[in-house]
Amino acid sequence: MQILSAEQIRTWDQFTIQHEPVASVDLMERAAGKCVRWLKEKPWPGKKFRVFCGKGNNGGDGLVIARLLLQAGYSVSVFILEFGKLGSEDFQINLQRLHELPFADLHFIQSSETFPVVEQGDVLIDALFGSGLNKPLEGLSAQLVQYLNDSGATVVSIDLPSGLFIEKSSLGNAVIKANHTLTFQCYKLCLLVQENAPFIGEVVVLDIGLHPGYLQEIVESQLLLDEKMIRKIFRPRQRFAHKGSFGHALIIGGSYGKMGAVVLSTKACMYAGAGLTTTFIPNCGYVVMQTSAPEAMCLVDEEEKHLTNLPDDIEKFSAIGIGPGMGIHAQTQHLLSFVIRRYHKPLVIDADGLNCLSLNKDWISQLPPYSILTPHPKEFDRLFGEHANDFERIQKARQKAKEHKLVLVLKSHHSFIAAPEGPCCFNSTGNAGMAKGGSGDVLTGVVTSLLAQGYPPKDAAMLGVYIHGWAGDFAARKFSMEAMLPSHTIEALADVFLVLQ
Ligand SMILES: NC(=O)C1=CN([C@@H]2O[C@H](COP(=O)(O)OP(=O)(O)OC[C@H]3O[C@@H](n4cnc5c(N)ncnc54)[C@H](O)[C@@H]3O)[C@@H](O)[C@H]2O)[C@@H](O)CC1
Ligand SMILES: [K+]
Repeated sequence: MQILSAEQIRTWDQFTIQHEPVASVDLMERAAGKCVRWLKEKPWPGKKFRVFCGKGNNGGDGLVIARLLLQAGYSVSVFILEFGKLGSEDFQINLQRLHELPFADLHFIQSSETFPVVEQGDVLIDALFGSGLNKPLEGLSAQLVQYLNDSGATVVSIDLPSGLFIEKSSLGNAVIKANHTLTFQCYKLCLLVQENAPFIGEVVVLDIGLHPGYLQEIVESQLLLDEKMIRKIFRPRQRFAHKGSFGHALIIGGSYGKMGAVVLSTKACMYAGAGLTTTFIPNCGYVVMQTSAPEAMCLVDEEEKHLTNLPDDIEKFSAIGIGPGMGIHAQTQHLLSFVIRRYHKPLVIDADGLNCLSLNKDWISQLPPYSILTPHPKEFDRLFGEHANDFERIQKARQKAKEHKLVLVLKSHHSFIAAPEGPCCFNSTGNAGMAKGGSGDVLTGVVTSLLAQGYPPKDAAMLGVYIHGWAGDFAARKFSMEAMLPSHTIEALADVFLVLQ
């Protein structure tokens, strides 16, 4: 699914109006109709709707929703936020239509004294501002947003939580805290970034039938990964394949007290289908590794507790994943620099591998092209400098991916993948049960495995991130988000592949 900018969404509306063709006010009727259908399917205990409208088209949607709910027999009150301007054309038409209904309970809010009493059981429909927001809310609008947020009532935002910018940070601004966001036609950037988690609640994308022809006209720049895209990347195993057909992965990691990380990566690498997996660990991890991952081959460092020296012949491995539990000992940093100089295929670097890299930033430009780096936001900031918000991080990831020819996976609820070429992607799988130590190690193993199997680096990152999250979703269904462990996610890769085949 494409992620469009505010400008593109406006143009798409206009394209639909011209090419379907459909009158703008009828398109509004259709959009609001979809919202009402969704609202009717939910068992709202109080069944009392309070619709808050601005005077643009988002407010127009609110007026249509109010009318349709009234006609369906619900108890509805409408509150229009007055800020001096005349409403948009479609707003005015729908205000008139609402006026024509008997029993329309309509109020205008002109000062904070006229804020209505809101009860906890009420359902608030937030149709104050949508994609037309052009500056942070202030004065009466900001006060109303604060008042509604404090009410404790359930909030359903239409298109976007009011006050939320689509493409830039809204941190520190007055923004509605929605329990549900019914957004039209496609995901928007603001609904994917971690920092907006307190505002957006459950996101439901409603198909309002915008004209598909528009999508053929635009250059894809960012996408939300979905199963259809993943199926195009995934290659089922050939019948006559042998273990040599699926590459030989090397996982480098571990240090005293952090051997579990490299065990998880190694197991994930095998579960994700690598033909052969070898692991390189400090000597103290030998028994642990051979016991917990008997299918993997194990090379050990002469040093007991941390990594120092690699064997010379690392070029023979089809892919190398480096970093899990590895520590940042000076000798281990040296080992990373050896790998960077000696290995010429893309690397997967995570965790302490990234921390070693951030202590030696000049190595970043020497990484083999198309290496895959998988930082979480803190690791990302250590590598590329402090960022004030997620939008800046996403922008920087795009820029650095191009500048250094890297695939950057910025890990988060919706992980973001930036590559030197082609559209960037957000992931759509995964859940809060994966926010546990060890999840990243599993991802490293999965991505290294796919790279070893011959997937191009960007495909390995997209497929890896998607199936890792998907496996996490299977694990959550089986064990609960609370109790699930990264090892369950590894085992649940089996469920993913059974569905994919
Ligand atoms: N035909 C269409 O264009 C459709 C539009 N739709 C709805 O229309 C919305 C976009 O409508 P609009 O472009 O009219 O924009 P909005 O309804 O989001 O808001 C625009 C109005 O608010 C004012 N405004 C913006 N920021 C403000 C601020 N910080 N403080 C005070 N006033 C502010 C603007 O001057 C304008 O009057 C979408 O979010 C969606 O809900 C849907 O009905 C689908 C069809
Ligand atoms: K809204």
